[in-house]
Amino acid sequence: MVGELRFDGRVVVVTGAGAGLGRAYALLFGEKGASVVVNDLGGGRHGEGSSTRAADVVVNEIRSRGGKAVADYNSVEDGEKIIQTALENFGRIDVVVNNAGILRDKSFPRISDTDWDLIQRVHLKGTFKTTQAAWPHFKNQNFGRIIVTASNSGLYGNYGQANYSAAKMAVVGLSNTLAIEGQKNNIHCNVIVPTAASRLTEDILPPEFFAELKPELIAPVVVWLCHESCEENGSIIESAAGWAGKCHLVRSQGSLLRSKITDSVSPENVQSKWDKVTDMSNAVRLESIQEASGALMTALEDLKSGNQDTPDQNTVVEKFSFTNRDLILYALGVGATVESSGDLRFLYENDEQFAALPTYFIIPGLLASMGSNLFENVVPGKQVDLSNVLHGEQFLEILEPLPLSGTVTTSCNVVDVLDKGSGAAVIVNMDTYNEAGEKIAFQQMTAFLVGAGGFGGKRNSDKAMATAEPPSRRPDVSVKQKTSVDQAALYRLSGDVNPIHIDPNMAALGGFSKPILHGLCSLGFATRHVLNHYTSGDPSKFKVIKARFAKPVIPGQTLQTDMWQEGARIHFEARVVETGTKVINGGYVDLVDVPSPTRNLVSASDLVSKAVFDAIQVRLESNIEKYKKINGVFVYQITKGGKVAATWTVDLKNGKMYEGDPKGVKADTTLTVDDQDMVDIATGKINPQVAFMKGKLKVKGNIMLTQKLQSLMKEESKL
Ligand SMILES: CCCCCCC[C@@H](O)CC(=O)SCCNC(=O)CCNC(=O)[C@H](O)C(C)(C)COP(=O)(O)OP(=O)(O)OC[C@H]1O[C@@H](n2cnc3c(N)ncnc32)[C@H](O)[C@@H]1OP(=O)(O)O
Repeated sequence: MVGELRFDGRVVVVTGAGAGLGRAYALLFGEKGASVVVNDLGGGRHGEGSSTRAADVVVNEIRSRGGKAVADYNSVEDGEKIIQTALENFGRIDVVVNNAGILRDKSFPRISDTDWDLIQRVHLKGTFKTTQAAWPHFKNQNFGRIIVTASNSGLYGNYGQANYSAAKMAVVGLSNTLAIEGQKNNIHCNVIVPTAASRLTEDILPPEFFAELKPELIAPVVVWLCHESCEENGSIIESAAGWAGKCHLVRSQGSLLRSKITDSVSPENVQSKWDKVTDMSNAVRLESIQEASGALMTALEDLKSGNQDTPDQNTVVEKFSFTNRDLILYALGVGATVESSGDLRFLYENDEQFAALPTYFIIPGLLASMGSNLFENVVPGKQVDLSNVLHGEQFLEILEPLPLSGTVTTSCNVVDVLDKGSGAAVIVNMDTYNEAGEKIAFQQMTAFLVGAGGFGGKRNSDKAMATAEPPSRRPDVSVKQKTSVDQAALYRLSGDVNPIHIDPNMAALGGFSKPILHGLCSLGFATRHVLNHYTSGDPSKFKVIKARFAKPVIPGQTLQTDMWQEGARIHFEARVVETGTKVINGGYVDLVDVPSPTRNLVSASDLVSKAVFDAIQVRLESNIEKYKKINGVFVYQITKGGKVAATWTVDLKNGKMYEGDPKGVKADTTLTVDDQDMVDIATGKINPQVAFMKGKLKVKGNIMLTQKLQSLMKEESKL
């Protein structure tokens, strides 16, 4: 329970405190121990007349509850007199709540000078005068809290209130600067935007709504903002009906209206950029005038140096909406199957761990770029159509948790065009944002425009995300999966309807004997193989993927993903089993929080276990059929000196190895390792995998396994 917020010893001025919000503020401050100056001119809602009654009634109310209060009947235009009342009666001033206000509502053409001036004087000048009179005292005592009252009528405008809206937005500007000037002296200034039932609103709001808008429900927000423990400063806080929220100005990403510093800007340039200027999908909140002008300076610097990341015609921004169903359809398109326990979460929306395959988030950018004229004119004089655009390379980095449905926005920029001789490689960077405007993914796609090379451009780019060669050893793991002859027909339903993947005539135009599989489809297969093997299918462990599409795949061919683990990086390549052709090269997936077995297994028995795991896995998992038949789970014990040193489970089906038995399963294999072997393994003299394979580590166990292992050993000894 938080301690009570008290104001003992503090002196608070509340202007316009004779009724409504002001009265509620004054009563609550009084209840919390503050000495309150209850200011009220006693005028009517339109500022006419004056009486002492309103302020007196509230003062009596505070005193009758045991609080301290005095009345003040001055106009806020004489704010110094109000502050004087505080000083004379209580000897100090700590808090000023500028609440007093009147209305002179008229449609704009009917506002007279008097209506205009009166409203500005009471709201704007009154706030200025009262606050300024308190300021030196705040400064001297190094403490002050100011509340300025604005209105949604100012923030958004309201028919018939032009004079009032203007004054209410003016006090927001006043507060913004007071917050900056006061900060170093612990003087905080915040704006309250109340919607309350009061004299000002009683015939404006519908009666049932009016009844819920009790000033008492807003007073706690104001009182909190004025407490010494409240750090808020320079904020606009809206409150009503027992609710409060913070408002802020935001600015769109905007757009440069010219390409070079030497260009002028025409109204037509502005018109052509208007969608971008006013696109609020990636709007940002700026904290200060320095930030606002800083962004402009950067734009100017980019113009000067010709460093525009986003040459005009090479930028596209697109929204993309999707549902659970789209995620499932995609997963099916990249070979997910209910037969694999790791895949169920990608296929069933009621699965507790239902999730998106991370590579799904490549699609919004792909579709945005394919549906645009992004590639037009990137290579001067070269005609680009879908039959000669091949997917060359792909990089994706996940930055935030991925949504399961909704709308994302992706901006695509051509960042380089390379002359690769046989074709042009167009490098496109893409940022994808969620509905809250957070960047959830960055990706880089390289499109290979066949036949568009030879234009005399550069060959390499420092903007290209590099592929990575796998280690020179044999793959740690290989997984094979046959694609269906209808794989492309299924995958295209996720959005990439490029006809070269289904229409034999279009494929022929591109020089292919048959329609080819989407590059992203093969990449999806490889991604699943990596996730299933190294994270039990947990996509939250996925951080980055990069790969090059080296050769086309024909639907129906069998894909084999070869994998090598190096710490948290999983290198991979893919080949077509039937032809032996490498179709993806230089691939890697970076995982988060995945321990490297080589880094973390330190004891000799761990090393033996790792050796067994690798040996079984490399040999058996490359053939899914085989390990399914033997159920995929091995439990074995390592004995030394006749005693069980460790029990390990190798669960190939789920790609896991762990110490101990799975419940109710007995060890079916025993490895006998003598003490000297243990020492040699621990000190690195013996490579346990080699020792195991060569039969130096003795295996006793069930026949099926030992037969398999024996044949493996035989195979290994031939190498
Ligand atoms: C933003 C939108 C994204 C694109 C939209 C995609 C829409 C989809 O519907 C389309 C698809 O999915 S197409 C299917 C997937 N892709 C493929 O099948 C392409 C397979 N790759 C190939 O056939 C050849 O590598 C090939 C043909 C690409 C190149 O082979 P060659 O012409 O024989 O070139 P080569 O002699 O090997 O090398 C010449 C230079 O090019 C570089 N290079 C090679 N392959 C590349 C590739 N895949 N990506 C990028 N660069 C590549 C080489 O490195 C070499 O350059 P350098 O000498 O400077 O190293």
